[in-house]
Order: sequence, then structure tokens, then C-alpha cells
Amino acid sequence: MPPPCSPLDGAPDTTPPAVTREGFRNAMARLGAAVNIVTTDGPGGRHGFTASAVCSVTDSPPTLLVCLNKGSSAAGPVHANGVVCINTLAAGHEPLSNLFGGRTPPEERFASGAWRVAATGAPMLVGAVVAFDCRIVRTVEVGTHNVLFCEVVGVAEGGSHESLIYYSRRYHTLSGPTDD
Ligand SMILES: NC(=O)c1ccc[n+]([C@@H]2O[C@H](COP(=O)([O-])OP(=O)(O)OC[C@H]3O[C@@H](n4cnc5c(N)ncnc54)[C@H](O)[C@@H]3O)[C@@H](O)[C@H]2O)c1
Ligand SMILES: Cc1cc2c(cc1C)N(C[C@H](O)[C@H](O)[C@H](O)COP(=O)(O)O)c1[nH]c(=O)[nH]c(=O)c1N2
Repeated sequence: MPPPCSPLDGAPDTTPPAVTREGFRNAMARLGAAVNIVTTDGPGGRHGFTASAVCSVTDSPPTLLVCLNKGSSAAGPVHANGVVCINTLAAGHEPLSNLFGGRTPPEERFASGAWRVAATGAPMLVGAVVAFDCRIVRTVEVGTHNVLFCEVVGVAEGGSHESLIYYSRRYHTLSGPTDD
């Protein structure tokens, strides 16, 4: 039995969405999130983009998801390479976040920051709060985005205990406990 609000077979659905794009974005601006630079390298070339849509899926096998806009210039390289490194940014990384946030050619993005090569070949940011080296094991297309399921094959914990947070369309810093 179809759901009560489904359109008639073959008829275009002219019902206005209950929640507009603008309304959704305004609501999402109320969710604070860690800021990450997701990098890749391999046959598709080196690339990277800023992402707040990153989430833990399961610890067995250790898996994260990343939502990547299909229109991003990073989308082709990410899919061709099949690997990513998810670098969680620290306090002071706002300029790096903006650099990887669009409109700059990929190689210019990597001119800032110190990078080393992770086991998968993806660039790992020296000074990240934590970095997850991953292989993409599944991709699911949802609307404008691809959801990348990323199996974590290596982790590097950095020395910083101050995380960069994106909240209410601005950057903030969150301090955690230190080791000593
Ligand atoms: N998930 C995403 O793709 C995502 C997340 C954050 C920011 N951005 C991009 O960064 C720029 C500035 O963002 P902003 O937060 O200052 O203002 P904004 O009004 O564009 O976005 C507010 C919030 O809505 C969500 N959002 C934005 N664009 C989205 C998209 N295309 N798909 C799903 N969710 C989305 C994010 O949570 C974002 O923080 C925009 O170009 C935006 O598209 C994209
Ligand atoms: C704080 C913040 C957070 C995000 C983004 C931006 C910023 C500033 N962007 C946008 C993304 O970084 C940008 O579209 C890419 O860099 C691609 O741009 P180009 O197509 O390469 O110019 C982004 N894009 C995406 O696909 N998923 C995400 O989770 C986010 N999150």
C-alpha cells in the first residue's frame, strides 16, 4: 500500500517541500561540527576539500562516513583513487579550512600546511588533532551528495587538544583535557 501522500502514478509531484533548502540549512547551522580536510591521492591526482559532514558509523570494522557534494572538483579524484585521509582540524586552522573550502586549484591548497603521505597514499596533515587514513568501501548517492563509507586502516593522533568547530556559520575553538 503506497504512503498516503505519494503522487499518483506518473504524475509530477507539485507538492511544495515541507522544509525548504534554506530552512534546512538554517536548521543545520544550529548543529556544531568538527571541521576536517578530506584528502586523496592516486591515479586520479592529489586533491582535498573541507568537510563538516563526517560521522562515525561503526567500530567493527572501524568506519566513518563523509558526505561529498557530487559537484565538487574533488569528487572525480576521490572516486578514482578510492582512498581518503580525514584530517580533523585544530585551533588556528581556519585559513586552511577556507583554502580547501572551494574555488582554489588543488595544488595551491597543498601549498599551505605541512603534509606527509599516509599508508594509503593520501596526504596527512601534520598538526591535525587526529587523522584517519581510509579506504572507501562503499558509496551511496543521495540527492546532491555521495555518502562515502570509509574503512579506517590507520589513525594518527596529533599533539593539539584544541579542536576547530563550525557552528552558526562561524569558526569556534573547543578545548579538551590535556594529557598531563
Ligand atoms: N554538507 C555540505 O555539503 C556542507 C556543509 C557545510 C558547508 N557547506 C558549504 O559551505 C558553504 C558555507 O556554508 P555555511 O555553513 O556558512 O552556510 P550555509 O547556509 O550554506 O549552510 C548552513 C549549514 O547547512 C548545511 N549545508 C550547507 N550546504 C549543504 C549542502 N549542499 N548539503 C547538505 N547540507 C548543507 C551545513 O550543515 C551548513 O553548515 C556553502 O557553500 C555550503 O554549501 C557544505
Ligand atoms: C566549514 C565548511 C564545511 C564544509 C564545506 C565548506 C566549508 C567552508 N564544504 C564545501 C567544500 O569544502 C567545497 O565545496 C569543496 O572545497 C569543493 O569546492 P570546489 O568545487 O573544489 O571549488 C563541504 N562540502 C561537502 O561536500 N561536504 C561537506 O561536509 C562540506 N563541509
